[in-house]
Amino acid sequence: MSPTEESEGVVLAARKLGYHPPSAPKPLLTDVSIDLRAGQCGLVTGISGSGKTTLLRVLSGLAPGGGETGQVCVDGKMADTAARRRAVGVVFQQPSRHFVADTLVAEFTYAWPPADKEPREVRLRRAAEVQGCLALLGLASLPLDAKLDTLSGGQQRRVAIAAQLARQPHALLLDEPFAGLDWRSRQGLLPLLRAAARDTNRAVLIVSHDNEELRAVADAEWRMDVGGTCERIL
Ligand SMILES: Nc1ncnc2c1ncn2[C@@H]1O[C@H](COP(=O)(O)OP(=O)(O)OP(=O)(O)O)[C@@H](O)[C@H]1O
Repeated sequence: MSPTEESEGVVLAARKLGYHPPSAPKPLLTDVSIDLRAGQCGLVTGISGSGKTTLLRVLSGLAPGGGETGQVCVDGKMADTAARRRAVGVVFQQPSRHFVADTLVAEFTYAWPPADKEPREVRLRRAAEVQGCLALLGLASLPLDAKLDTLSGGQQRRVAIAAQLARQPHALLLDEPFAGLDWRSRQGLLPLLRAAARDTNRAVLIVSHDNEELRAVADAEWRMDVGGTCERIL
């Protein structure tokens, strides 16, 4: 395969990515290369402290500035931090901390323009997209005025994933999506993670210290080592 064919269809790529913020004595990432195509689900595993969350922060453009080497590409083009913030959605380990509203409907609509400031058909399309994301995550039966702090941990995580998908990112990054969930919730979430990639044709990247259950949905897997290097193992 030529380099062009190789990178065709790649939604999210890190190429020899390094990251050394001024606050750290040593680089947190030194040599990370990964790539994911549309519809693919990738898994990055590694022990605690190996730099998995840092990798998601850098890929999503949310890492404190400076100290970056290598490249991040979205849809085959080099993406600066602003482009990454637009194109990449991320759900961190404790998603409820990142909710911006108190009810389900407010969480999905807080950034919408006022109803009298956009055409009705645009608003209806927007609402249909949100319904689609809620349905994809198995949340269609939740009342729209449900208080987010009354939902279970598993429901909150699914709301956070649906809210990110509703932003229509090209890639979705998930940090320890099973954290704090019991076996039943984990088993329920697994096919939804796969659907979030395949049914929406996005690239989904999951980081976790544990690959046992998540490997079932992974099309590719990388292992990170302390020092921020990364090796493809699947
Ligand atoms: N801005 C920063 N400045 C200095 N050190 C940092 C910074 N961010 C993270 N670190 C350190 O970098 C290392 C990697 O952290 P990171 O959270 O990325 O690891 P992780 O693999 O996600 O760990 P865990 O599985 O426990 O969540 C840790 O030792 C952490 O303390």
